[in-house]
Amino acid sequence: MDEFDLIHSITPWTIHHSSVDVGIGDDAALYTAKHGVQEIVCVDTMVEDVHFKLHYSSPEDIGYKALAVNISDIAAMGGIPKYYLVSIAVPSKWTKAEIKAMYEGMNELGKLYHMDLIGGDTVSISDKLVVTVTVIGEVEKGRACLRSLARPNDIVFVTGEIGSSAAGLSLLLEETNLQNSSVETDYFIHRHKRPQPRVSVGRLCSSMNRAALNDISDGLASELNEIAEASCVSIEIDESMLPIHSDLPKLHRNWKEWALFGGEDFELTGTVSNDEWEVLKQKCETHQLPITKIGHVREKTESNVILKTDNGLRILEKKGYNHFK
Ligand SMILES: Nc1ncnc2c1ncn2[C@@H]1O[C@H](COP(=O)(O)OP(=O)(O)O)[C@@H](O)[C@H]1O
Ligand SMILES: Cc1ncc(C[n+]2csc(CCOP(=O)(O)OP(=O)(O)O)c2C)c(N)n1
Ligand SMILES: [Mg+2]
Ligand SMILES: [Mg+2]
Ligand SMILES: [Mg+2]
Repeated sequence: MDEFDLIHSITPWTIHHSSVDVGIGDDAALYTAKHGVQEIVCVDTMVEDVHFKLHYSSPEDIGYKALAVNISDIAAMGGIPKYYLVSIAVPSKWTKAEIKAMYEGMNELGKLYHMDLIGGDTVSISDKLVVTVTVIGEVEKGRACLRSLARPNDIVFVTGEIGSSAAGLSLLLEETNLQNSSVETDYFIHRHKRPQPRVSVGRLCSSMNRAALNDISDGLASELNEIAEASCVSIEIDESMLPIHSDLPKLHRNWKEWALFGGEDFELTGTVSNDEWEVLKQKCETHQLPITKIGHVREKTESNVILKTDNGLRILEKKGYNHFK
């Protein structure tokens, strides 16, 4: 395979934004930024055997998810994703067709959001595939949904359902043996491989007077701890209010651990004022975007996040996925 030939073959033919002045082909990309707008930039890396395994993820799946997790971080700021750059470190066993298929997976998702691929980097690596995606987006000035914007008495919410991605991963890694054959396992596996970033909910949140947001990559408990820390508040959530798929409890008796600490749901969790909660909920309903109230923000106490259960209160530590633990 020839590096330059590969780059030529993944160069998009069309652009969605006329603001792209120079895309792939020069030393750097150039785009014209607007007044009254804040640029948002984020980068996340996916590594073979850390974030996915080749025996169950197709090149398209890997590409799709590498872009999705970054769009999710833009969504968690309340922004609109616009451009992306892709850096790949590829083992020699990969064919050009497989690499192109990975870009197809990215393109499948990128085109839904009218995103332009504007650059990247290609290197060889001895063993495992590494994919790093940078996404650039924008948000109206002053409207970003920062983690530091939660205030006492706010409502705490989460979009979609949680725990399904961890269930899917457990099925893929064959850690969960299915006892109940009525469960549609493909659904959970799909949730793990093809998370849907919640850009629309992020945009609705950015139109509120004040909203804090975080996307669920490391797990609900971890993300709520980050909001509580950044906002100097405490958060109390109710176990019985957590939105889960009705089949989740059939998969494993420890399904609550998946919901709280599993991660990779790429749903949004956040807070809005009590007054604005009904407005946000209504807007989400109108657009058929699932959102659920799960608790309240409190004045800061010694515990950042508390879970109300049938057996009393439990402190939710910042435990979840951690690369070095
Ligand atoms: N190696 C690094 N160098 C500089 N900044 C980093 C590095 N790793 C993470 N960060 C920054 O730390 C913050 C938290 O990172 P991370 O937990 O990966 O966020 P997220 O879960 O939203 O992807 C982000 O602002 C990110 O940009
Ligand atoms: C083979 C495999 N093992 C374990 C996991 C679980 N896992 C890997 S990374 C991760 C957390 C999210 O990834 P990270 O790189 O921390 O994303 P960020 O928080 O930066 O968005 C989880 C739950 C997985 N997806 N695949
Ligand atoms: Mg990250
Ligand atoms: Mg994030
Ligand atoms: Mg992330």
